[in-house]
Amino acid sequence: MAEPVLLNDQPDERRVLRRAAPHLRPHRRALIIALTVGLADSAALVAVAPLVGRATDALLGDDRAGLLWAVGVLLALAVVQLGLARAGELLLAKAGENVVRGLRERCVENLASAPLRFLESHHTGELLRRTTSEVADLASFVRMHLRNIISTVATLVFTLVVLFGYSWQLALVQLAVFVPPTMLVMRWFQRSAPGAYGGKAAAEAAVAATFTETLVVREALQSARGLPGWMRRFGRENAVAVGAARRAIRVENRIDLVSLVEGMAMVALLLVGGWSVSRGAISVGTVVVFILASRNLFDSFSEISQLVGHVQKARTGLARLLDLLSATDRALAGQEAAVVAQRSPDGHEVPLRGELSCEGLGYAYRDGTEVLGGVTLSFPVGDRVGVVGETGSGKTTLSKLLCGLYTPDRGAVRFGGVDLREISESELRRRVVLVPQEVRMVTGTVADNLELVRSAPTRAAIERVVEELGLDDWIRNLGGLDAEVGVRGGRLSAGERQIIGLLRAALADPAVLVLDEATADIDPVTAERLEHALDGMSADRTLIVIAHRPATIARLPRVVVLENGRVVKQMAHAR
Ligand SMILES: Nc1ncnc2c1ncn2[C@@H]1O[C@H](COP(=O)(O)OP(=O)(O)OP(=O)(O)O)[C@@H](O)[C@H]1O
Repeated sequence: MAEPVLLNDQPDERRVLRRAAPHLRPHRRALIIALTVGLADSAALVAVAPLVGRATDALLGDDRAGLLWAVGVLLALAVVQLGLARAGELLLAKAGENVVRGLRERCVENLASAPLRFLESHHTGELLRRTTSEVADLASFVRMHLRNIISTVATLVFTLVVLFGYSWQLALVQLAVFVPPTMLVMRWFQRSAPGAYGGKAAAEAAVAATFTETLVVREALQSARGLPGWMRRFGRENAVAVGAARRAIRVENRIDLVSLVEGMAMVALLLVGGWSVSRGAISVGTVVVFILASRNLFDSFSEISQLVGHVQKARTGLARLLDLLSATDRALAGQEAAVVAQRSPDGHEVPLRGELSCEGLGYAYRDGTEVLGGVTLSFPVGDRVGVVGETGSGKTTLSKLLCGLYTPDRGAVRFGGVDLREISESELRRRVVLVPQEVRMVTGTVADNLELVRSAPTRAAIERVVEELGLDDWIRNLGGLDAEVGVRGGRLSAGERQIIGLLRAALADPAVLVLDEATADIDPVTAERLEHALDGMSADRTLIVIAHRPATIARLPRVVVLENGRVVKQMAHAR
């Protein structure tokens, strides 16, 4: 069987920024402007120490003009720096938010068009966490920490330039005492950080997935009294998540050791600086510059050590997000690879109406266990067929293959002679549509739910189809097309949701309509009326109906019987 594309629990975090580059490219200009303003802001901040040093020396040397000049420039610098800081913050936040917004939209777009098998192979909670929490973490990183990183790194570089410019000997002493132990602490942190943060994100995703499933199966849990067992499972996952969070905190605490190193470096500076002044090698002003600039240096390092944690968290989130995007891209590419054939100059034309057929169709969800074993069927234009069989005989799997929602492991499904794999998703949905038993709805109005069909119908088209299906009264009783349907259609009954599903199918007006228990929850009289109306709307439409209800099957001229994934009988009903 073809393995579905799967998400990686702890995706590779190497070169994550390079992999994110395509998402940053559209915002290049805004990012460059924001970064330039941020750099100017840091330069203004670093310039304070030399100016204070200059003022100190002017004061000690009784140089009034020099003192006034230094104080005047300091004041002007303070105003300019304030303006640059505000502007940098706003520009970077705006550019960053746009990047995050772009990523968010790509996620939704990719998930909306991802192949069914990809979605079925993952917990909704896991997908949800990657597209919501992970993006939210990234957004807060951009808003709160990205600017700090840029200004901190720039301040560090500018400070080093100033220190070496004043006294390279003193600068070297200070760096020798401060940098190696700080780097050791950072490396100690870095060694365990990816595992700690990756493990935390994966554990939280597992909790989110179980939480979503709790809501899905809550009624079964209540009625079957399975809650204690379920809570034990949830408790185990929760314990893993708490353990992972504690480990992340322990790893994060390692970087606090940097403040001890700072104290040592300051002591060394005062000893060597005082000794140099007493020998007349440097001025008191230079020591003042060092003391002030060292604060910048330590603050930058301490800021970096704090930020390393946030950077690591953002790296993990970004890696998981990019993993989702690349997995959905790969899943989509796998689905669309064959579509290229359709676009080639001698490519096939896909007719709007045509025969649907399958030949030697085989499919397995798991290796070695075929649930369909060589199904060959054909459905000429206008055919009306019922598909019956015991529970688990493969009817739903067949319907998903016939609609191109699954790709066959062997054999092929063709529409108008063209392999479904060679037809683009949007073209295919104009021709073959599946109406499942459980109709998925969005929160909003009846009209919002009907407008989801690919052709995005106008209000007039919706009203026409409602009338053709004889559903005017039904819609009126519901409160009209603008009536709210509740959260994911929760205010409608299962049968009412199925009527919405049938309305969508009628609006899509495909050549082939596959109804998989699509009227099972509607009362028999209404179901028959709707099926009849749907049937009558388009005489050349092929209708394939999977149903357990005998009355639904009885009015179809032909019946296919499936047993253990094979066609065992095809018969015509006497008319
Ligand atoms: N997502 C899945 N992963 C693994 N196995 C699956 C999956 N969906 C269905 N199956 C298995 O495939 C077989 C056929 O299932 P299918 O849903 O096609 O049967 P069906 O005839 O439609 O059943 P029903 O009448 O209950 O709807 C069953 O044995 C089922 O357990």
